[in-house]
Amino acid sequence: MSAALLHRLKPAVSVASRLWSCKPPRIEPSSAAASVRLYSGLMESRAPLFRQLFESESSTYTYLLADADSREAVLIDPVLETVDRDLQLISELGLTLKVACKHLFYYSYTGLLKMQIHSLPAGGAFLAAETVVSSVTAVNKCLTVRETPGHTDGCVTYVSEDERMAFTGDALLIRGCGRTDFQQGSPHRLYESVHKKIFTLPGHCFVYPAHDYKGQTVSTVDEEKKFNPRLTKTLPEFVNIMNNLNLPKPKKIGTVCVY
Ligand SMILES: N[C@@H](CCC(=O)N[C@@H](CSS)C(=O)NCC(=O)O)C(=O)O
Ligand SMILES: [Fe+2]
Repeated sequence: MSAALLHRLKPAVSVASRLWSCKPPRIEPSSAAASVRLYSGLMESRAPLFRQLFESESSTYTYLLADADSREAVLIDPVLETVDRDLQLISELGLTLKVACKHLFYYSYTGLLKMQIHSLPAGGAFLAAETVVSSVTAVNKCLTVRETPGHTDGCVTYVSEDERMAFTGDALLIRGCGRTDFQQGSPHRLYESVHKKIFTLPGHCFVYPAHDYKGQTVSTVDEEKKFNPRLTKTLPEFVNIMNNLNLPKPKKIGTVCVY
């Protein structure tokens, strides 16, 4: 190390060594009580519980969100194959499942959950998205719903109240998007949905999709606006890409749905 560099580092080193050598401050009994009060105040507004779970056959993510205090939970995009895993986790964490929101009918086991979980409100799993969301305001304070059709007619995106998280279902995938060649799919509608309903969220908002095929787990609105190879294109270019994907049918498309 050169003498000049040593000289430049000296003030920082000396501050650090003073910090390391100083004695811990003595806490007076009154300020200790105040710290306890402050700590319990912090505990009162604990961050919501959040889990991202993966099912490898259909490459589907299921999301579990719960209010840390009331322990009320919502499950987004559950799939049939992992019902036992999800129910076990919900039980282990001491949560009460209030609502399960589906992203597309053939992967959904919300009906099965409805039968198994008595705390799920009658019809809760099948309500219109708006109603589902209004009944989960206790969870994560509030999830709002944005209709994002295009992959299918009924696709929605759930957005956390603080707009830090968006669960984009099949509309926006990481560096991709839902295919538009089945179930009332439309590339024009999907392009509009993503640009008007998702890309208008804050750039730092995390994007959590329903599927991933490349090992990615999360992205942000800014990242997708910059790097999504389909949605950074013009509408005519996007339509052309989507009409020529020639994807094989999803592996689980024929799965019997348990409603
Ligand atoms: N071979 C894949 C097919 C995956 C597939 O079609 N996925 C759908 C979402 S599942 S509803 C999709 O929209 N994909 C878009 C894409 O660009 O891949 C499989 O079954 O694993
Ligand atoms: Fe899907």
